[in-house]
Amino acid sequence: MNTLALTKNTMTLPISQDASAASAKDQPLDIQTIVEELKQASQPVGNPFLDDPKFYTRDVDVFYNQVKQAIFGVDLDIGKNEVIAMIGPSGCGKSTFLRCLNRMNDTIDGCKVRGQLLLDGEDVYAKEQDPVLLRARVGMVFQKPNPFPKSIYDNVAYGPRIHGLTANRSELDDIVEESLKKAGLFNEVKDRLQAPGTGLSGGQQQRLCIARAIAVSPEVILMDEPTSALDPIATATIEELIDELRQSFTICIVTHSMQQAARISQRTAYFHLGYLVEVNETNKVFTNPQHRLTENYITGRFG
Ligand SMILES: Nc1ncnc2c1ncn2[C@@H]1O[C@H](COP(=O)(O)OP(=O)(O)OP(=O)(O)O)[C@@H](O)[C@H]1O
Repeated sequence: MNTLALTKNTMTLPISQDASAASAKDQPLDIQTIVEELKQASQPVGNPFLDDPKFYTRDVDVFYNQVKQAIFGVDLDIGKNEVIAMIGPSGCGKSTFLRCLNRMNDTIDGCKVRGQLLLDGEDVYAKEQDPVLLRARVGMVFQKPNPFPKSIYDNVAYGPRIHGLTANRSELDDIVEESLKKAGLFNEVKDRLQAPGTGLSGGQQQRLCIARAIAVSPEVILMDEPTSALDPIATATIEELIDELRQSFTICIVTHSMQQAARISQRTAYFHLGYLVEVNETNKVFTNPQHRLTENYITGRFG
């Protein structure tokens, strides 16, 4: 039997619970019991709903190839100008859920999304919704920096060009400069804008990808483990940048680093086996998690 030992370590987390709750938490649980419990919970623990959210998602299910259900009935609001971190054990569906938000799952054969997803009240999956325009509003930065095999300038200019956002070269120059500045890269590359983007360091390439996403003036930026391929210094630079970008954008970030989630996000959503288990203000999730699965994950007992 695949047993997850769910024991409580009060040495590492200041959690206030009565003795009976604590002893219930000490019971080891098998996966089937956990799944039954998650199925029965009608909504996540904590605070998944917001007034006037940027994204409103209800009862979201995702299937791969009609057989594998990766996301089960997720209800989650994402606020304006917030950084929300999505955490959870490998395979729990964080990336799958993230990709629902800008229909990147449409690009995966056999992937089907069900449920209600609204961006500023507008149905993301409506027939008349153009996924290319949607992805300009909801940009994405991936785990591995993926600059185009083009110059630094052309990487950033690409989106504004295909969306016809500028009337002339001077306007395009301004967007490229402004986007590189917002991504904290301009000073490092201003004398070599025609050099290949792929010639930059990993951290610089990731900031170039962020500049490319910013150049089309998105409203939301989705980040799927954006620093996992970077060293600690490049990671710190990106984390500072995320904090600045929050002034202008909503940011949803999938991360395996709980320290990172704690440093940069205002709210944290904990996923487990495809269910959204808990969502709350980040400091609450990390100091006083309400669900034992969250607690066990953040104290390192599984994941
Ligand atoms: N293209 C695909 N086809 C079939 N199954 C998939 C596909 N992509 C993901 N899955 C499955 O869906 C589930 C959720 O995967 P997902 O990548 O969203 O999880 P995750 O929490 O982001 O994982 P990780 O932290 O390891 O990146 C997993 O069981 C995974 O094997």
